[in-house]
Amino acid sequence: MSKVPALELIDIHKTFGDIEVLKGISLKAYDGDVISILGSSGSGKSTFLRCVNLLENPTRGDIIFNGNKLDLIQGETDLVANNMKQLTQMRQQIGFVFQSFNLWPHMTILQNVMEGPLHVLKRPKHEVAEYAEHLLRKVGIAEKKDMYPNQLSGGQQQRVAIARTLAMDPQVILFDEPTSALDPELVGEVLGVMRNLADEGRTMLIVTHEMNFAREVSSEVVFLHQGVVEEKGTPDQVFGAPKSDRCKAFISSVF
Ligand SMILES: Nc1ncnc2c1ncn2[C@@H]1O[C@H](COP(=O)(O)OP(=O)(O)OP(=O)(O)O)[C@@H](O)[C@H]1O
Repeated sequence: MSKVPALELIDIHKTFGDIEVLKGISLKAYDGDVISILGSSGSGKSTFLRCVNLLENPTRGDIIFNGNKLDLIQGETDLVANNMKQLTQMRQQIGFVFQSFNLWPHMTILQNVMEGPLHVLKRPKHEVAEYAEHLLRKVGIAEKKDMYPNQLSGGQQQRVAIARTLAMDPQVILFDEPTSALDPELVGEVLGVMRNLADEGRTMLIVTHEMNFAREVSSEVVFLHQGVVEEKGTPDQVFGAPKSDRCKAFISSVF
């Protein structure tokens, strides 16, 4: 029996006004895959990632989660969810880590991590608190649990955001340039946490400009150029012997 991908995107297109930003991108992620999405600024990486769980509505294409096709219908300009229950369930199982952390400023670190499992999953408070503390230890930030986000550095806030995502026990985690908003000295601590998640066998799609990290951690690397997949393969193939000249030029410009 063939294995069903955890996530499959088929021929995703996205148009903003007159501009076609995604021109038919397909991708399959199996459980345990770590897929890095690379490309120069404006190539459509973030837009593609945001289409996965309909933070952006694709103009065309299919999204299949664990073999179940997301029910999409034609809206005014783009496809929209036809079944909010199905979309909500999918979003609960696909975590999203944003570049800008998006923590609740009026909640403590612990409350931020507890919010989803407590109010969305309706799990018992004592269980949720215990698990949240465990996750904060895991990302190395347990001692800050009673502080508020603005009392933490960017790197610490991003680690909290990762713990908050893990608290929902997602099957897949999407990372949209998780270190791009950080001062250079804080990037390593966040990449360290992500590296541990990859080592644990988490399924991750990562939009990143951190080339060394992508090379070391990914099972597959996808290089986008102007809304199409220009090159994809193992890190050794894409970084070591890219077939496309554009990918070659990109790689040599960043190393
Ligand atoms: N909401 C929007 N409305 C109009 N155009 C948009 C919108 N979001 C993105 N775009 C355009 O789509 C293109 C792709 O943007 P996207 O953010 O996906 O690129 P990216 O590869 O992630 O770039 P970067 O590495 O700079 O973040 C850009 O030209 C951008 O200006």
